[in-house]
Amino acid sequence: MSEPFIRVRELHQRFGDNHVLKGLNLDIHRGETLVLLGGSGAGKSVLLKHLPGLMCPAEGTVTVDGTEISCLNERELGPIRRKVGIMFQGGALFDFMSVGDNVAFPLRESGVTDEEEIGKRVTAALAIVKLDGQESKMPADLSGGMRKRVALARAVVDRPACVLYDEPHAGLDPVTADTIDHMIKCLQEDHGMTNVVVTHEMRSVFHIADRVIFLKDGKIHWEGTAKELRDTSDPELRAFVNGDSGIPWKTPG
Ligand SMILES: Nc1ncnc2c1ncn2[C@@H]1O[C@H](COP(=O)(O)OP(=O)(O)OP(=O)(O)O)[C@@H](O)[C@H]1O
Repeated sequence: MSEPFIRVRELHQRFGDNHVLKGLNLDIHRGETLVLLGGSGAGKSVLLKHLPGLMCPAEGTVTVDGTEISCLNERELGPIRRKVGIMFQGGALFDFMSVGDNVAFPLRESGVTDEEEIGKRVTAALAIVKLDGQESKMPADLSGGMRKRVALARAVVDRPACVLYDEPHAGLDPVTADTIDHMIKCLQEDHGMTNVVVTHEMRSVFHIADRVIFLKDGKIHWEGTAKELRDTSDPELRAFVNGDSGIPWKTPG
């Protein structure tokens, strides 16, 4: 098998006494859609933030496309951030900027100055998320689903090899969430991107995941395909998949 695009080795992260990641190992392969599951506070977002170097490991290494990034400074991380785009939880758009300027932001940050080139790439990114011609709108004028799509356009405008999604379905109605899933799959199948998705939406997991990992106690507790997850006999995973807290329900009426 070819070298993984991202390799995580013996990753530890602590916040005071809170030892969140405890020697986690993970390979992310080129062109796959990997879904990260785990209970609240399991460390999914913390793991995601290590992948483009937004967080520095307490111990261990993260290697992206052959470059060990754990000890790089902000300037050295520039080329890595162009390879790994991130769609933040909640979208994190700049409310004072138009849609076009929000999507163009990573290009300008990475030093692209040719406005014609920026315009073309913003148009292409908005076309991928089916928001053609919306450049001049302001974020406040958009629905929650449209804001998420703008955030996705911003994550892919610099044509990264890999996109990280932190709860892309949070706060969306089921139909809009399904639209986001189609876009995630389109980026993989039509644009060859690697996707890493943190989500609690089990319906989405079964639609998009080539591989699923379940985080627990700071490590990978389980790994398999979406089908293996559906068929698992692991009681904790079954409860997670079925959204079953174990507290019995009274039958209504
Ligand atoms: N910058 C930080 N400073 C201190 N503690 C942090 C920081 N970031 C995360 N934590 C802690 O690390 C733990 C894991 O947080 P994380 O956000 O990764 O959880 P998660 O698995 O994404 O949870 P959820 O599904 O609820 O979003 C939590 O206990 C959180 O309080």
